[in-house]
Amino acid sequence: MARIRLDHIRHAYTPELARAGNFALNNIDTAFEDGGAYALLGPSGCGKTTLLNIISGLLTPSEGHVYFDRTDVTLLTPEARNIAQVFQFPVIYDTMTVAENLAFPLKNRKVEAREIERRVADMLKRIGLADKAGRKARGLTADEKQKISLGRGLVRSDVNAILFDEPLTVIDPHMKWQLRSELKQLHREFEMTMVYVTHDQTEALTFADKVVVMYDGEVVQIGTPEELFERPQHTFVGYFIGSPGMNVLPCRIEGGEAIVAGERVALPGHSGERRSEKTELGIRPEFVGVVERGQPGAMPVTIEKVEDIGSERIVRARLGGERVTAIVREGASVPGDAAVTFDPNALNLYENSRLVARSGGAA
Ligand SMILES: Nc1ncnc2c1ncn2[C@@H]1O[C@H](COP(=O)(O)OP(=O)(O)OP(=O)(O)O)[C@@H](O)[C@H]1O
Repeated sequence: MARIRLDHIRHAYTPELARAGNFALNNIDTAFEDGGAYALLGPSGCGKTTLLNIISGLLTPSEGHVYFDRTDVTLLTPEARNIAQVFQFPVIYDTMTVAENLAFPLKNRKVEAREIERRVADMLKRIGLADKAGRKARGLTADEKQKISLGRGLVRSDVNAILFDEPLTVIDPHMKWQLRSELKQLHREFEMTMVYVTHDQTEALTFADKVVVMYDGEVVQIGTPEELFERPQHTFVGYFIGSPGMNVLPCRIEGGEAIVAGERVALPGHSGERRSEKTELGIRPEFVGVVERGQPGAMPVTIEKVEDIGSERIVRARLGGERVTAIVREGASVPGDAAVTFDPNALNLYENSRLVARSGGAA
């Protein structure tokens, strides 16, 4: 397995797009450590597939270099990069049996027959197709075919990395969970470098040790699921991770206080003024309290909606012109004349969407 380094990558799909400054990827400068399990997470169109294809060699970037360990692979073909890939839709040989499909990449690498047999038998069990080993792939369901694709990606142990592009899209929801656990298990056992593209937050957070959040052609944060939740470095991360996402409230800063919809919110540990084109205060709904009006520091709101979600309630309110969401315990009362409080230890301050200060510690 290898460490993958992306060195100042930019990519535009055509020279015209490049001239117009329209880059699908903009200055990606990051590394995937050897043996790490990474998820590339972000909304449709943010550049996840483009980045994956640049790692695999299906695309050559307009600018920058790709390294596998110390080797510059930017101009190498996918074959020469020695990686395994699993795509959204099954890529298998219909006329071969399930077992032959799994054995194929090993035979190509001239692995010894007994070793092939052992690995294929192991993989058949892991993907739950042991009872169909001798069946031709043609007659199988889409679900089963995709399991073969996964198996073919995972069966080799000599690859530099395994790349997955939304591989569970065609898998039924129950099986999704099982296969995800299996992937995680395989990663623990063999410590393969895995890069997994998804736009599904749950999938990313359960699969990966580190999540690479992409937005508009850039990597906006790389972190563990906890780091992304507790210290979103970009307003998009706050909004995208967590359900419901972080409240992001336009504000201005005066004398160590944020003025949000005309209300003053003290910013502990923060003094003075800040000036940027766009200043915003971020607070997760978990840290917004809903109280009676008149309490010290409470800001009057209009309640728009209260949703029960099992053990908690989501309160959607309006603070002046701004929408504020709070999560409160099930059974907690929501007063008619309500106000909200912000936990002073859970405030994040953003300038031009980037975190510049947080009350719980350093940005
Ligand atoms: N072949 C292409 N020619 C021109 N533009 C493209 C091409 N492929 C992708 N793009 C553009 O590049 C940007 C990034 O696309 P990409 O497919 O990498 O995003 P993504 O995050 O993988 O999205 P999705 O989750 O929908 O697959 C988008 O604006 C897309 O329209």
